[in-house]
Amino acid sequence: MGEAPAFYVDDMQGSFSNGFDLKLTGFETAIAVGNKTYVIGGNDDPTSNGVRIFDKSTGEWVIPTVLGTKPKALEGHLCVLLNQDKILIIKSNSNSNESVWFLEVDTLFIQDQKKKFDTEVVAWSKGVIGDAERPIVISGPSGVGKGTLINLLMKEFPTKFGFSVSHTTRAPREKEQNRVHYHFTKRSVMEEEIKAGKFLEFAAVHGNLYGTSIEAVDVVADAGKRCILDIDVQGARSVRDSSLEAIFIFVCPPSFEELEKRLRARGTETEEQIQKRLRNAKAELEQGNSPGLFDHILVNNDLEACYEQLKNILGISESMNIPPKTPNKAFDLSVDLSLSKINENILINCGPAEQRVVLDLSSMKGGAPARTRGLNMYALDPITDGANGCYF
Ligand SMILES: Nc1nc2c(ncn2[C@@H]2O[C@H](COP(=O)(O)OP(=O)(O)O)[C@@H](O)[C@H]2O)c(=O)[nH]1
Ligand SMILES: Nc1ncnc2c1ncn2[C@@H]1O[C@H](COP(=O)(O)OP(=O)(O)O)[C@@H](O)[C@H]1O
Repeated sequence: MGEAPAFYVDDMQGSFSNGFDLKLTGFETAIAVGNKTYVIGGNDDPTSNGVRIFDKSTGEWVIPTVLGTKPKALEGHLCVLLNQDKILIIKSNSNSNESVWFLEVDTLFIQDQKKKFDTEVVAWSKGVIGDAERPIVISGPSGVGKGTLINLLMKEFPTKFGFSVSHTTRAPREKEQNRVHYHFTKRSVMEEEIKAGKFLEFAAVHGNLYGTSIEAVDVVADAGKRCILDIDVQGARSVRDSSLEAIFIFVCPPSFEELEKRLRARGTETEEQIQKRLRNAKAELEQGNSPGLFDHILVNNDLEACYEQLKNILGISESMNIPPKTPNKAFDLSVDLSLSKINENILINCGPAEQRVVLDLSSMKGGAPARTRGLNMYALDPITDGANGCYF
Protein backbone atom coordinates (compact mmCIF):
# COMPACT_ATOMS: atom_id res chain seq x y z
CA MET A 1 0.00 0.00 0.00
CA GLY A 2 1.08 3.54 -0.42
CA GLU A 3 2.91 2.79 -3.61
CA ALA A 4 1.64 3.53 -7.05
CA PRO A 5 0.59 0.28 -8.65
CA ALA A 6 2.46 -1.18 -11.56
CA PHE A 7 1.37 -0.05 -15.00
CA TYR A 8 1.83 -1.59 -18.35
CA VAL A 9 0.57 0.94 -20.75
CA ASP A 10 0.95 0.94 -24.51
CA ASP A 11 2.78 3.43 -26.70
CA MET A 12 0.35 6.21 -26.02
CA GLN A 13 1.93 6.66 -22.72
CA GLY A 14 5.44 6.21 -24.03
CA SER A 15 7.88 6.44 -21.23
CA PHE A 16 5.47 5.82 -18.43
CA SER A 17 6.71 3.86 -15.51
CA ASN A 18 6.60 4.51 -11.86
CA GLY A 19 9.92 6.15 -12.31
CA PHE A 20 8.64 9.64 -11.68
CA ASP A 21 11.07 11.63 -9.72
CA LEU A 22 8.16 12.44 -7.49
CA LYS A 23 7.39 11.11 -4.10
CA LEU A 24 3.88 9.82 -4.09
CA THR A 25 2.14 9.80 -0.77
CA GLY A 26 -0.81 7.88 0.60
CA PHE A 27 -2.78 6.29 -2.20
CA GLU A 28 -1.56 8.56 -4.94
CA THR A 29 -0.93 7.44 -8.48
CA ALA A 30 0.58 9.49 -11.27
CA ILE A 31 0.10 9.86 -14.99
CA ALA A 32 2.24 11.90 -17.35
CA VAL A 33 0.63 13.94 -20.09
CA GLY A 34 3.26 15.89 -21.99
CA ASN A 35 5.17 18.07 -19.58
CA LYS A 36 2.67 17.62 -16.81
CA THR A 37 2.36 14.85 -14.32
CA TYR A 38 -1.12 14.42 -12.87
CA VAL A 39 -1.01 13.06 -9.35
CA ILE A 40 -4.35 11.60 -8.42
CA GLY A 41 -5.59 10.46 -5.06
CA GLY A 42 -3.56 11.21 -2.01
CA ASN A 43 -5.16 11.46 1.36
CA ASP A 44 -8.90 11.63 1.36
CA ASP A 45 -9.01 15.04 2.89
CA PRO A 46 -12.46 16.37 1.93
CA THR A 47 -10.93 19.75 1.14
CA SER A 48 -8.66 18.17 -1.46
CA ASN A 49 -9.99 18.04 -5.00
CA GLY A 50 -8.11 14.83 -5.62
CA VAL A 51 -5.65 16.15 -8.21
CA ARG A 52 -2.32 17.96 -8.16
CA ILE A 53 -0.14 18.62 -11.15
CA PHE A 54 3.61 18.72 -11.39
CA ASP A 55 4.82 20.88 -14.25
CA LYS A 56 8.20 19.54 -15.35
CA SER A 57 8.99 22.61 -17.43
CA THR A 58 8.87 24.90 -14.38
CA GLY A 59 9.51 22.38 -11.65
CA GLU A 60 6.44 23.72 -9.87
CA TRP A 61 3.34 22.12 -8.40
CA VAL A 62 -0.05 23.37 -9.49
CA ILE A 63 -3.19 22.75 -7.50
CA PRO A 64 -5.80 22.88 -10.23
CA THR A 65 -9.36 24.00 -10.08
CA VAL A 66 -11.42 20.87 -10.64
CA LEU A 67 -14.91 20.83 -12.09
CA GLY A 68 -17.40 18.15 -11.16
CA THR A 69 -17.58 16.00 -8.08
CA LYS A 70 -14.53 13.93 -7.34
CA PRO A 71 -14.82 10.21 -6.60
CA LYS A 72 -15.66 9.69 -2.96
CA ALA A 73 -12.57 7.79 -1.95
CA LEU A 74 -9.56 7.51 -4.14
CA GLU A 75 -7.92 4.95 -1.95
CA GLY A 76 -7.31 1.81 -3.95
CA HIS A 77 -7.57 3.21 -7.44
CA LEU A 78 -5.67 2.69 -10.64
CA CYS A 79 -5.45 5.03 -13.54
CA VAL A 80 -4.52 4.83 -17.15
CA LEU A 81 -4.15 7.43 -19.86
CA LEU A 82 -6.74 6.80 -22.56
CA ASN A 83 -5.55 9.51 -24.87
CA GLN A 84 -3.97 12.87 -24.41
CA ASP A 85 -7.06 14.33 -22.84
CA LYS A 86 -8.67 11.65 -20.72
CA ILE A 87 -7.41 9.67 -17.77
CA LEU A 88 -9.45 6.63 -16.79
CA ILE A 89 -9.60 5.99 -13.06
CA ILE A 90 -10.69 2.58 -11.88
CA LYS A 91 -11.54 2.25 -8.23
CA SER A 92 -11.30 -1.16 -6.68
CA ASN A 93 -13.60 -2.47 -3.95
CA SER A 94 -16.34 -0.15 -4.95
CA ASN A 95 -19.81 -0.68 -6.26
CA SER A 96 -20.34 -0.29 -9.99
CA ASN A 97 -21.90 3.12 -9.61
CA GLU A 98 -18.66 4.47 -8.27
CA SER A 99 -16.02 2.36 -9.89
CA VAL A 100 -15.13 4.14 -13.13
CA TRP A 101 -14.19 7.78 -13.35
CA PHE A 102 -12.54 9.99 -15.88
CA LEU A 103 -10.33 12.94 -15.38
CA GLU A 104 -10.84 15.20 -18.34
CA VAL A 105 -7.61 16.93 -19.13
CA ASP A 106 -8.84 18.65 -22.27
CA THR A 107 -10.65 21.23 -20.18
CA LEU A 108 -7.31 22.67 -19.22
CA PHE A 109 -6.91 26.33 -19.67
CA ILE A 110 -4.80 28.99 -18.12
CA GLN A 111 -6.96 31.18 -15.95
CA ASP A 112 -4.59 34.04 -15.50
CA GLN A 113 -1.55 34.36 -17.73
CA LYS A 114 0.06 36.88 -15.42
CA LYS A 115 0.03 34.75 -12.32
CA LYS A 116 3.19 32.87 -11.57
CA PHE A 117 1.27 29.77 -10.59
CA ASP A 118 -1.47 29.40 -13.11
CA THR A 119 -4.46 27.57 -11.81
CA GLU A 120 -5.46 24.94 -14.27
CA VAL A 121 -8.94 23.55 -14.60
CA VAL A 122 -9.59 19.86 -15.02
CA ALA A 123 -12.87 17.98 -14.77
CA TRP A 124 -14.04 14.79 -13.16
CA SER A 125 -16.74 12.81 -14.89
CA LYS A 126 -18.25 9.51 -13.94
CA GLY A 127 -18.38 6.47 -16.19
CA VAL A 128 -20.95 3.77 -15.90
CA ILE A 129 -20.48 0.10 -16.57
CA GLY A 130 -22.97 -2.00 -18.44
CA ASP A 131 -26.30 -1.81 -20.15
CA ALA A 132 -28.11 -1.70 -16.84
CA GLU A 133 -27.39 2.00 -16.67
CA ARG A 134 -28.66 2.95 -20.10
CA PRO A 135 -31.29 5.69 -20.03
CA ILE A 136 -34.80 4.69 -21.08
CA VAL A 137 -36.73 6.63 -23.70
CA ILE A 138 -40.48 6.05 -23.56
CA SER A 139 -42.64 7.36 -26.40
CA GLY A 140 -46.19 6.89 -27.51
CA PRO A 141 -49.32 8.86 -28.35
CA SER A 142 -50.97 11.11 -25.84
CA GLY A 143 -53.21 9.18 -23.47
CA VAL A 144 -51.64 5.77 -24.09
CA GLY A 145 -50.39 5.48 -20.50
CA LYS A 146 -46.72 6.50 -20.62
CA GLY A 147 -46.98 8.66 -17.52
CA THR A 148 -48.91 5.96 -15.68
CA LEU A 149 -46.25 3.33 -16.43
CA ILE A 150 -43.41 5.67 -15.50
CA ASN A 151 -45.11 6.54 -12.21
CA LEU A 152 -45.45 2.87 -11.36
CA LEU A 153 -41.76 2.33 -12.06
CA MET A 154 -40.66 5.33 -10.02
CA LYS A 155 -42.89 4.32 -7.11
CA GLU A 156 -41.68 0.75 -7.01
CA PHE A 157 -38.01 1.62 -7.55
CA PRO A 158 -37.51 5.12 -6.19
CA THR A 159 -33.77 4.75 -5.77
CA LYS A 160 -33.19 3.11 -9.14
CA PHE A 161 -34.96 5.39 -11.59
CA GLY A 162 -35.11 9.13 -11.98
CA PHE A 163 -37.35 11.12 -14.30
CA SER A 164 -35.82 13.56 -16.75
CA VAL A 165 -37.88 16.70 -16.18
CA SER A 166 -38.48 18.23 -19.60
CA HIS A 167 -39.04 21.86 -20.49
CA THR A 168 -42.30 22.82 -22.13
CA THR A 169 -44.07 25.95 -23.28
CA ARG A 170 -47.51 24.46 -22.66
CA ALA A 171 -49.52 25.64 -19.67
CA PRO A 172 -49.43 23.47 -16.53
CA ARG A 173 -52.37 21.19 -15.85
CA GLU A 174 -54.17 21.48 -12.55
CA LYS A 175 -52.08 19.00 -10.59
CA GLU A 176 -48.79 19.62 -12.34
CA GLN A 177 -45.94 21.21 -10.45
CA ASN A 178 -43.20 23.28 -11.96
CA ARG A 179 -39.81 21.49 -11.90
CA VAL A 180 -41.48 18.20 -10.91
CA HIS A 181 -43.58 17.34 -13.96
CA TYR A 182 -42.07 19.89 -16.32
CA HIS A 183 -40.03 23.04 -16.28
CA PHE A 184 -42.80 25.33 -17.52
CA THR A 185 -41.23 28.09 -19.52
CA LYS A 186 -41.84 30.82 -22.08
CA ARG A 187 -41.21 30.07 -25.73
CA SER A 188 -38.76 32.98 -26.11
CA VAL A 189 -36.72 31.81 -23.11
CA MET A 190 -36.67 28.23 -24.29
CA GLU A 191 -35.66 29.25 -27.80
CA GLU A 192 -32.72 31.21 -26.37
CA GLU A 193 -31.66 28.21 -24.28
CA ILE A 194 -31.89 25.94 -27.30
CA LYS A 195 -29.65 28.35 -29.20
CA ALA A 196 -27.21 28.30 -26.29
CA GLY A 197 -26.88 24.52 -26.71
CA LYS A 198 -28.54 23.60 -23.44
CA PHE A 199 -30.82 20.95 -24.94
CA LEU A 200 -30.13 17.38 -25.81
CA GLU A 201 -33.24 17.35 -28.00
CA PHE A 202 -36.40 19.39 -28.54
CA ALA A 203 -39.49 19.22 -30.72
CA ALA A 204 -42.75 21.01 -31.42
CA VAL A 205 -45.55 18.72 -30.21
CA HIS A 206 -49.29 19.49 -30.34
CA GLY A 207 -48.44 23.16 -30.96
CA ASN A 208 -46.02 23.57 -28.04
CA LEU A 209 -42.28 23.30 -27.64
CA TYR A 210 -40.91 20.44 -25.54
CA GLY A 211 -37.29 19.59 -24.85
CA THR A 212 -34.86 17.65 -22.71
CA SER A 213 -32.10 19.78 -21.30
CA ILE A 214 -28.66 18.27 -20.82
CA GLU A 215 -28.96 19.25 -17.19
CA ALA A 216 -32.20 17.28 -16.75
CA VAL A 217 -30.39 14.10 -17.72
CA ASP A 218 -27.30 15.00 -15.70
CA VAL A 219 -29.28 15.61 -12.52
CA VAL A 220 -30.60 12.05 -12.65
CA ALA A 221 -27.22 10.56 -13.48
CA ASP A 222 -25.58 12.55 -10.67
CA ALA A 223 -28.09 11.07 -8.24
CA GLY A 224 -26.81 7.64 -9.33
CA LYS A 225 -30.15 6.78 -10.94
CA ARG A 226 -31.19 5.46 -14.31
CA CYS A 227 -32.81 8.18 -16.35
CA ILE A 228 -36.31 7.87 -17.85
CA LEU A 229 -37.29 10.22 -20.67
CA ASP A 230 -40.95 10.61 -21.67
CA ILE A 231 -40.58 12.23 -25.08
CA ASP A 232 -42.35 12.19 -28.41
CA VAL A 233 -41.26 10.26 -31.50
CA GLN A 234 -39.35 13.20 -33.01
CA GLY A 235 -37.46 13.58 -29.73
CA ALA A 236 -36.74 9.85 -29.68
CA ARG A 237 -35.26 10.15 -33.16
CA SER A 238 -33.03 13.05 -32.05
CA VAL A 239 -31.85 11.07 -29.03
CA ARG A 240 -31.09 8.12 -31.33
CA ASP A 241 -28.83 10.45 -33.29
CA SER A 242 -27.24 11.89 -30.15
CA SER A 243 -24.48 10.51 -27.97
CA LEU A 244 -26.95 9.30 -25.35
CA GLU A 245 -27.07 5.52 -25.62
CA ALA A 246 -30.59 4.77 -24.54
CA ILE A 247 -33.11 1.95 -24.73
CA PHE A 248 -36.09 3.03 -26.87
CA ILE A 249 -39.57 1.82 -25.96
CA PHE A 250 -42.76 2.67 -27.84
CA VAL A 251 -46.12 2.28 -26.10
CA CYS A 252 -49.18 1.54 -28.28
CA PRO A 253 -52.86 1.54 -27.34
CA PRO A 254 -54.88 -1.66 -27.92
CA SER A 255 -57.07 0.34 -30.31
CA PHE A 256 -57.62 3.88 -31.45
CA GLU A 257 -61.05 3.93 -29.79
CA GLU A 258 -59.49 2.95 -26.45
CA LEU A 259 -56.91 5.72 -26.83
CA GLU A 260 -59.66 8.28 -27.39
CA LYS A 261 -61.57 6.91 -24.40
CA ARG A 262 -58.54 7.25 -22.10
CA LEU A 263 -57.73 10.71 -23.33
CA ARG A 264 -61.28 11.89 -22.66
CA ALA A 265 -61.50 10.08 -19.32
CA ARG A 266 -58.31 11.78 -18.15
CA GLY A 267 -60.16 15.06 -18.44
CA THR A 268 -57.09 17.27 -18.72
CA GLU A 269 -57.59 18.64 -22.25
CA THR A 270 -60.20 20.73 -24.00
CA GLU A 271 -62.13 19.15 -26.87
CA GLU A 272 -59.96 21.04 -29.34
CA GLN A 273 -56.77 19.76 -27.71
CA ILE A 274 -58.13 16.22 -27.64
CA GLN A 275 -58.86 16.41 -31.38
CA LYS A 276 -55.35 17.67 -32.09
CA ARG A 277 -53.81 14.88 -30.00
CA LEU A 278 -55.88 12.24 -31.74
CA ARG A 279 -54.90 13.57 -35.18
CA ASN A 280 -51.22 13.50 -34.16
CA ALA A 281 -51.61 10.03 -32.65
CA LYS A 282 -52.20 8.53 -36.10
CA ALA A 283 -48.84 9.76 -37.39
CA GLU A 284 -47.10 8.87 -34.13
CA LEU A 285 -48.40 5.30 -34.26
CA GLU A 286 -47.19 4.95 -37.82
CA GLN A 287 -43.73 6.28 -36.99
CA GLY A 288 -43.52 4.34 -33.76
CA ASN A 289 -44.16 1.08 -35.53
CA SER A 290 -41.73 1.81 -38.36
CA PRO A 291 -38.58 -0.29 -38.15
CA GLY A 292 -35.28 0.92 -36.72
CA LEU A 293 -36.31 3.55 -34.22
CA PHE A 294 -37.66 1.63 -31.23
CA ASP A 295 -36.07 -1.38 -29.60
CA HIS A 296 -39.30 -2.55 -27.99
CA ILE A 297 -43.00 -2.03 -28.63
CA LEU A 298 -45.43 -2.48 -25.75
CA VAL A 299 -49.19 -2.68 -26.13
CA ASN A 300 -50.79 -1.11 -23.08
CA ASN A 301 -54.01 -3.07 -22.88
CA ASP A 302 -54.06 -4.42 -19.37
CA LEU A 303 -52.00 -2.02 -17.26
CA GLU A 304 -50.62 -4.63 -14.91
CA ALA A 305 -49.51 -6.91 -17.73
CA CYS A 306 -47.96 -4.03 -19.62
CA TYR A 307 -46.06 -2.88 -16.53
CA GLU A 308 -44.77 -6.42 -16.04
CA GLN A 309 -43.54 -6.46 -19.65
CA LEU A 310 -41.82 -3.14 -19.16
CA LYS A 311 -39.99 -4.52 -16.15
CA ASN A 312 -39.01 -7.57 -18.18
CA ILE A 313 -37.45 -5.33 -20.81
CA LEU A 314 -35.56 -3.48 -18.12
CA GLY A 315 -34.41 -6.73 -16.54
CA ILE A 316 -36.07 -6.07 -13.20
CA SER A 317 -39.03 -8.39 -13.25
CA GLU A 318 -39.49 -10.65 -10.23
CA SER A 319 -41.58 -13.09 -12.21
CA MET A 320 -38.71 -13.78 -14.56
CA ASN A 321 -36.30 -16.39 -13.43
CA ILE A 322 -33.52 -15.40 -15.79
CA PRO A 323 -30.97 -12.85 -14.64
CA PRO A 324 -30.96 -9.47 -16.32
CA LYS A 325 -28.61 -9.23 -19.27
CA THR A 326 -26.29 -6.85 -17.52
CA PRO A 327 -26.64 -7.20 -13.79
CA ASN A 328 -25.37 -4.30 -11.81
CA LYS A 329 -22.71 -6.42 -10.20
CA ALA A 330 -20.32 -4.87 -7.73
CA PHE A 331 -16.97 -4.15 -9.26
CA ASP A 332 -15.11 -5.85 -6.48
CA LEU A 333 -11.51 -5.99 -7.59
CA SER A 334 -8.65 -6.31 -5.17
CA VAL A 335 -6.16 -3.49 -4.78
CA ASP A 336 -3.53 -5.83 -6.15
CA LEU A 337 -4.13 -4.97 -9.79
CA SER A 338 -2.34 -3.97 -12.90
CA LEU A 339 -3.67 -2.42 -16.06
CA SER A 340 -2.65 -2.77 -19.67
CA LYS A 341 -4.16 -1.09 -22.67
CA ILE A 342 -4.47 -3.04 -25.89
CA ASN A 343 -6.10 -1.14 -28.69
CA GLU A 344 -9.65 -0.43 -27.55
CA ASN A 345 -9.45 -2.59 -24.45
CA ILE A 346 -8.14 -2.09 -20.98
CA LEU A 347 -7.03 -5.37 -19.49
CA ILE A 348 -7.23 -5.54 -15.71
CA ASN A 349 -5.08 -8.22 -14.15
CA CYS A 350 -6.33 -9.04 -10.69
CA GLY A 351 -3.75 -10.22 -8.24
CA PRO A 352 -2.39 -13.69 -7.60
CA ALA A 353 -5.56 -15.47 -8.77
CA GLU A 354 -4.80 -14.00 -12.19
CA GLN A 355 -8.38 -13.18 -12.83
CA ARG A 356 -8.48 -10.94 -15.87
CA VAL A 357 -11.23 -8.64 -16.92
CA VAL A 358 -11.55 -6.46 -19.97
CA LEU A 359 -12.98 -3.00 -20.08
CA ASP A 360 -14.19 -2.43 -23.61
CA LEU A 361 -13.49 1.17 -24.53
CA SER A 362 -15.28 0.91 -27.86
CA SER A 363 -18.50 0.84 -25.86
CA MET A 364 -17.63 4.17 -24.34
CA LYS A 365 -19.78 6.20 -26.68
CA GLY A 366 -22.93 7.62 -25.17
CA GLY A 367 -23.77 9.88 -22.30
CA ALA A 368 -24.67 13.49 -22.33
CA PRO A 369 -21.80 15.69 -23.48
CA ALA A 370 -18.78 15.39 -21.19
CA ARG A 371 -20.11 12.13 -19.79
CA THR A 372 -19.47 8.55 -20.55
CA ARG A 373 -22.01 5.80 -20.36
CA GLY A 374 -22.31 2.10 -20.82
CA LEU A 375 -18.76 0.85 -20.53
CA ASN A 376 -18.88 -2.87 -21.08
CA MET A 377 -16.75 -5.11 -18.97
CA TYR A 378 -16.32 -8.85 -19.17
CA ALA A 379 -14.14 -11.53 -17.64
CA LEU A 380 -11.60 -13.39 -19.70
CA ASP A 381 -11.85 -17.12 -19.55
CA PRO A 382 -8.60 -18.24 -17.85
CA ILE A 383 -8.32 -21.30 -20.10
CA THR A 384 -9.31 -20.07 -23.52
CA ASP A 385 -8.56 -16.42 -22.93
CA GLY A 386 -11.83 -15.81 -24.69
CA ALA A 387 -14.55 -13.64 -23.31
CA ASN A 388 -17.10 -15.61 -21.34
CA GLY A 389 -19.71 -12.98 -21.88
CA CYS A 390 -19.99 -12.06 -18.25
CA TYR A 391 -20.83 -8.43 -17.75
CA PHE A 392 -19.96 -6.43 -14.70
N1 LIG B 1 -39.41 15.75 -27.86
C1 LIG B 1 -39.89 15.85 -26.63
N2 LIG B 1 -41.16 15.48 -26.37
C2 LIG B 1 -41.58 15.58 -25.10
C3 LIG B 1 -40.79 16.07 -24.04
N3 LIG B 1 -41.52 16.05 -22.91
C4 LIG B 1 -42.72 15.55 -23.23
N4 LIG B 1 -42.76 15.28 -24.55
C5 LIG B 1 -43.86 14.68 -25.31
O1 LIG B 1 -44.83 15.67 -25.57
C6 LIG B 1 -46.08 15.05 -25.73
C7 LIG B 1 -47.12 15.80 -24.96
O2 LIG B 1 -46.87 15.71 -23.59
P1 LIG B 1 -47.90 16.28 -22.54
O3 LIG B 1 -48.24 17.67 -22.91
O4 LIG B 1 -47.35 16.06 -21.18
O5 LIG B 1 -49.21 15.45 -22.82
P2 LIG B 1 -49.57 13.90 -22.66
O6 LIG B 1 -48.64 13.09 -23.49
O7 LIG B 1 -50.96 13.86 -23.18
O8 LIG B 1 -49.50 13.56 -21.22
C8 LIG B 1 -45.91 13.61 -25.29
O9 LIG B 1 -45.78 12.82 -26.46
C9 LIG B 1 -44.61 13.61 -24.55
O10 LIG B 1 -43.94 12.36 -24.66
C10 LIG B 1 -39.45 16.44 -24.37
O11 LIG B 1 -38.67 16.87 -23.54
N5 LIG B 1 -39.07 16.33 -25.66
N1 LIG C 1 -53.87 0.03 -19.41
C1 LIG C 1 -54.72 1.00 -19.14
N2 LIG C 1 -56.04 0.75 -19.12
C2 LIG C 1 -56.94 1.74 -18.86
N3 LIG C 1 -56.60 3.01 -18.60
C3 LIG C 1 -55.28 3.33 -18.60
C4 LIG C 1 -54.28 2.35 -18.87
N4 LIG C 1 -53.07 2.95 -18.80
C5 LIG C 1 -53.31 4.24 -18.50
N5 LIG C 1 -54.63 4.47 -18.36
C6 LIG C 1 -55.31 5.77 -18.10
O1 LIG C 1 -55.27 6.50 -19.31
C7 LIG C 1 -55.12 7.88 -19.06
C8 LIG C 1 -53.91 8.41 -19.83
O2 LIG C 1 -52.74 7.87 -19.25
P1 LIG C 1 -51.40 8.75 -19.12
O3 LIG C 1 -50.46 7.95 -18.33
O4 LIG C 1 -51.74 10.12 -18.65
O5 LIG C 1 -50.98 8.80 -20.67
P2 LIG C 1 -49.76 9.56 -21.38
O6 LIG C 1 -48.75 9.91 -20.35
O7 LIG C 1 -49.26 8.56 -22.38
O8 LIG C 1 -50.37 10.74 -22.04
C9 LIG C 1 -55.00 8.05 -17.56
O9 LIG C 1 -56.24 8.46 -17.06
C10 LIG C 1 -54.62 6.65 -17.07
O10 LIG C 1 -55.10 6.42 -15.78
